[in-house]
Amino acid sequence: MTYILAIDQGTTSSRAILFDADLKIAATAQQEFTQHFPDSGWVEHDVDDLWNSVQQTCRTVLDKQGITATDVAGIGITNQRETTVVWDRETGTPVHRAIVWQDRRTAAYCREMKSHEPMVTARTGLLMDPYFSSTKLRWILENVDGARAKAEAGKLLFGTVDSYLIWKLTGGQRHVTDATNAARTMLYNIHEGRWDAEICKLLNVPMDMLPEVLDCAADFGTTDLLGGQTPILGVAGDQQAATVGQACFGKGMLKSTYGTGCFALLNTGDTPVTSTHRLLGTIAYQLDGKPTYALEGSIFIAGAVVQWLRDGLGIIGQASDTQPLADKADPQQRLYLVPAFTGLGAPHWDPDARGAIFGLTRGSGPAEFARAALESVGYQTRDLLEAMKADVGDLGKTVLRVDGGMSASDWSMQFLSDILGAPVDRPEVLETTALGAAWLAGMRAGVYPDQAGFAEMWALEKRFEPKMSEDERATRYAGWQDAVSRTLTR
Ligand SMILES: Nc1ncnc2c1ncn2[C@@H]1O[C@H](COP(=O)(O)OP(=O)(O)O)[C@@H](O)[C@H]1O
Ligand SMILES: O=P(O)(O)OC[C@H](O)CO
Repeated sequence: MTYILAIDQGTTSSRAILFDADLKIAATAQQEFTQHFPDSGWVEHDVDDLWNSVQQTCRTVLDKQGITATDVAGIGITNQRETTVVWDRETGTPVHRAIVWQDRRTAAYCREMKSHEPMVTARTGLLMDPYFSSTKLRWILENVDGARAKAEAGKLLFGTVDSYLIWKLTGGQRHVTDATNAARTMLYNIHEGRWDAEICKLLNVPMDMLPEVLDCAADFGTTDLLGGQTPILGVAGDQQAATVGQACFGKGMLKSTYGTGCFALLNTGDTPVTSTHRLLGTIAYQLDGKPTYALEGSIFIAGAVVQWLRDGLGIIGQASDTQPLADKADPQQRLYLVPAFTGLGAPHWDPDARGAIFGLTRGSGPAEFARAALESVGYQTRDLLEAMKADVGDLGKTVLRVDGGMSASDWSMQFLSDILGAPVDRPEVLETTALGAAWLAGMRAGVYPDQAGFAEMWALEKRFEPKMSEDERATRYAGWQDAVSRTLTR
């Protein structure tokens, strides 16, 4: 039997998932690792934790299935995006912990550089925000003793997590990344498909630190991690891998992934769209040298609001308790919970906003809080889709494809459909991120079907249709917009 191994290096855990020749999951292994919060708004990962958890989960999943390297035709890698690693070219030692995408330490620098935003957006599709890799990389060069001098002498390498993992997996043979990860650095010109010399100069980033950029299905080198020589054949950032896994290959197709945060990507075909409504222009995937672009809306808190109900308020024991609780909520109460715990992402981009709850009465209790929490995810998605419509025009009959842990919640997906006034499709396979990475590698290995064949394999598990009246939808959404406007700081 032939297998493809998908490595999903996420924000809170690393997972290894074995897909069989029919693209079905055969075995999985997962390992969480420590989150470091050294200062307010700072988030770091120990780079060794990332590497060790990837090695261990890969070995475990092969053991579980009772197979060896000879059974694995290829490896696909998908990863938390933007998270920044800088390491020594000779020794491979990271010069600092990985600075995670959520980290806000460069907010002041981004404010200082705001006047350059139009140029940066026009070239990278991104905004001058601490979310992206470039200002994190600059921070390391400025703040780690000796780093700047070493970088200028060509002794340091930069990479997003995929790039670092490949460097380790290939024993330091390859310093590469794929176009989707490069597109999240704020150093990559997505129109011209190359690192942007002017932006690198502006941020004082030596260009020979940067990895070579390849297609998502390409030869990324071979690894002896599994005990033989296994080729690495597919790479994509996790939200782009989910877009691929959802087979959103046609212009106008749309997916939204509900994990810790929520990331909606609209396929815009072979033309990059520069958003005028604070969305991001990005690369959805790149095959045969040809990029396919996307508009992206990034929300930082989605499933995390459910974790807050559990860990912060203690009103639920587990995530699935939200559904029966929300069902009990008093329908007369209109609570709005704006989960701006770490500021607001798209389309507001207000790092200083903080969470708030509106509409409390003496009768408000855990049920109303649970309902407001689940609803907040639907409202935020509607904000993204409104911005997308403003950028590209009516989305027509586009159906939103959903995935990620929180999409398991029927209650949330029904409300999402209600507040969008549009159908929402949940596929049979919710592991779409790993599926996307596996397909990229397996297609390259000749084990899996081509794009059209893969798209035909997409299978619907459940369609949610809107049941809410137009009037109620309009009133509720107006209430949400009012609540958000009261949390914004600018
Ligand atoms: N039944 C459920 N109802 C509501 N939220 C859920 C449910 N199951 C999982 N979640 C939420 O989904 C998130 C986990 O999804 P996952 O895709 O594993 O996220 P990540 O990859 O970001 O860690 C958690 O934040 C959890 O609160
Ligand atoms: O690791 P996740 O699933 O929370 O995804 C993180 C995103 O890639 C951040 O842009």
